[in-house]
Amino acid sequence: MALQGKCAVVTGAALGIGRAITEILMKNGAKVALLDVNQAAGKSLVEVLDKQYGRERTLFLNCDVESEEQIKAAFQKTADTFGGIDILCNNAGILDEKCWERAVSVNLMGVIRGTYLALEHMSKLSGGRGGVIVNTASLAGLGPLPSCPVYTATKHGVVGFTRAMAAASTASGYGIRFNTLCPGFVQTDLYTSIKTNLGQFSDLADATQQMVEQLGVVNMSDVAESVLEMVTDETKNGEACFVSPKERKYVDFPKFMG
Ligand SMILES: NC(=O)C1=CN([C@@H]2O[C@H](COP(=O)(O)OP(=O)(O)OC[C@H]3O[C@@H](n4cnc5c(N)ncnc54)[C@H](O)[C@@H]3O)[C@@H](O)[C@H]2O)C=CC1
Ligand SMILES: CCCCCC(=O)/C=C/C=C\C/C=C\C/C=C\CCCC(=O)O
Repeated sequence: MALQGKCAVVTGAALGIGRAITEILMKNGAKVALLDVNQAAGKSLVEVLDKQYGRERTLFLNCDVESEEQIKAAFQKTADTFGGIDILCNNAGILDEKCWERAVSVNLMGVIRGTYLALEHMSKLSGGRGGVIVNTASLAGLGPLPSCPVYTATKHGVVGFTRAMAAASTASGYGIRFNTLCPGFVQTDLYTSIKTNLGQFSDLADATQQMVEQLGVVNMSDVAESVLEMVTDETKNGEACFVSPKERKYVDFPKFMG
């Protein structure tokens, strides 16, 4: 899929991984609606992008992925402004083992809310053009992070949900590909605030730091390139892309049928 003129939505776009996804999509020709709860950071990123690419290719929308109403309004505004939606990156996420219900609501339910509402604009069954949805999980979607059981559960949920949606899309003809991004540790605000968000698992902070030392820290550019590949490569559907400091590879899941 060539990105020139394509219309994308990125959640949690103002900072960190979402910002890097936004930048690489724009660099390759897409128009991007940036959805985030951090208005100051979102607007200041849009100013930077507008100087580089022109005002007509970006849109900042204050949107909390915990709110179905806000996501619905943001998708409608994007479609009205850009003329449809071809790409969705459900990326917004938090680490909070204390208020863990909120982590489930943002990380897992936010992805589900975003995906279901996007189908109304993207699915060929509802008059959309089809396209691609990339959901941000984590290496914690593929294996356990002992200091963060709920974070781990949400990310395993994102991987499973995305794979099931890919299969549903193929079976029913949505015309949408679904893939998951699974990076290891990346230097962002979420990463630097790990220690303060572990709740009852705070005693495992040192063990988590040892994991960081063992696994290393992933380059943001490798994370962004992985998303670009999953968006543009039409053969990628139902994939989970694992990104580590040493390699980038698609997960070989066990097969239970045929
Ligand atoms: N930093 C890391 O080591 C890794 C992060 N991830 C995942 O990547 C995604 C992005 O994380 P980072 O960039 O690291 O975090 P970050 O904290 O740097 O950025 C997250 C962005 O999402 C926004 N956001 C938070 N809650 C929101 C909500 N309810 N609605 C809309 N926007 C919201 C924030 O305002 C912020 O702009 C998350 O899903 C995270 O779980 C995955 C693997 C590794
Ligand atoms: C502490 C919270 C960090 C949150 C950011 C994030 O998602 C980072 C995760 C990075 C890696 C750790 C996750 C899970 C570990 C799973 C498997 C380890 C693989 C070890 C092995 O099999 O060799």
